[in-house]
Amino acid sequence: MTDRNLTEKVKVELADRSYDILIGEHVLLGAGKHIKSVLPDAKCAIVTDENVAAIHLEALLENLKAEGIEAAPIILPAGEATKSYAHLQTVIEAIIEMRLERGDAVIAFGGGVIGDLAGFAAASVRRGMNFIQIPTSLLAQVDSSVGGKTGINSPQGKNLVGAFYQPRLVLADTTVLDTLSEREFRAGFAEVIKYGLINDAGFYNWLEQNWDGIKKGGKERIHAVATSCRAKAAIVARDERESGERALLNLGHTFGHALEGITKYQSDVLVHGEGVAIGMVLAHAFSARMNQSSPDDTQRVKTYLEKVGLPTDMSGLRNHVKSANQIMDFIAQDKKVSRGNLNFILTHGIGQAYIAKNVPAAEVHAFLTEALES
Ligand SMILES: NC(=O)c1ccc[n+]([C@@H]2O[C@H](COP(=O)([O-])OP(=O)(O)OC[C@H]3O[C@@H](n4cnc5c(N)ncnc54)[C@H](O)[C@@H]3O)[C@@H](O)[C@H]2O)c1
Ligand SMILES: O=C(O)C(=O)C[C@@H](O)[C@H](O)[C@H](O)COP(=O)(O)O
Ligand SMILES: [Zn+2]
Repeated sequence: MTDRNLTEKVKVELADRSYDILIGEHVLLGAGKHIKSVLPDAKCAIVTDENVAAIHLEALLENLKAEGIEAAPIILPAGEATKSYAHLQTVIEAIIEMRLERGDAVIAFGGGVIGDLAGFAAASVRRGMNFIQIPTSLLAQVDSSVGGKTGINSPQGKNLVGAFYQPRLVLADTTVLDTLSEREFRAGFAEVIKYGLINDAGFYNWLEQNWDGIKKGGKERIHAVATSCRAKAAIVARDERESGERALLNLGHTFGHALEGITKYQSDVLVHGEGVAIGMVLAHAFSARMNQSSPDDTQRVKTYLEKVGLPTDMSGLRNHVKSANQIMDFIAQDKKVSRGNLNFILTHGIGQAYIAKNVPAAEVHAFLTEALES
């Protein structure tokens, strides 16, 4: 079997809402067939952004047409600012105008911005239409297309408005990532590294050895995407709505989301994966400060993220991030906050993340003050 024919299937086990993630080269060429096997009669709205539409939309439309699937696109501006009330309204009204019924489908064809927005629209129109994810960024293939978190940002914080709403199918064509910019590929890779750091030191070691192969494509890339999806699917199957363990997937996000909020979701300043990269280093450093892990592990993570070309501290955000208080204001809106208490994902070392409850705000403030001064 050549690499080209290698397709991995990961199942997200959620009883009657279970679904498959198909991962491999040229999976998109079978999109129509795969969609028909799940939804034989559905018409589709394809939500996408201008970048993805310019490169990949025609091929998808032709593929669906060849299978007799009626489909029309809704094309949005690219970038994090699109995950907004205004664009949610645009998408919802376009779907309604198309007269799509509940049994029809919304396809998210793009990165995580499109996936989160289209998923929330699908959850909302007629109280829930069918939803299919065709992720085109590395980040979306390894993370956002899996697990059913959908939503938009608010000025007060990331993803503060949304719903848990699972897709019926996820199609991840790893060759589509060849057209992704280097910056966005790196940003998505931060979420891949996250899985190693959470609970799989062996995967983290493998990632340290295989960054070049994953960038290049082929079987290393497929392995990285499939391992990430398997890791996420396992956690989601046990804790779909984040009443416990799922919070581990938030490693690096409490700090990262705050930085995204402070920089006002401007993708030219900071994208999600970059915020997560900085956040993961901060989470390791804060764990070491709280005597939970070794500073050597923080250094190891920092060194690897730097090698990949990701930001690892807040020095590039000095025009935006002025004080620890500013960060604390966003942290107070984090969805893990409970009865006003801060809950963080901290670590005992590589692959040993844990949920830390009631972390003293004064400690976090002091840590951030030092981090901003260094
Ligand atoms: N729901 C979840 O579980 C979850 C998980 C992780 C992240 N997210 C969310 O995902 C978002 C980030 O996703 P993202 O990093 O994919 O950002 P994105 O959707 O903005 O995509 C990144 C950029 O790459 C472009 N692009 C995408 N695919 C391309 C391709 N194949 N070729 C060329 N260009 C392409 C897009 O147009 C965009 O400019 C954030 O809003 C984050 O909060 C959600
Ligand atoms: O799926 C999850 O659960 C995650 O936390 C994955 C994260 O990578 C993702 O960025 C998610 O959108 C963050 O969720 P939030 O609940 O903190 O907004
Ligand atoms: Zn994330």
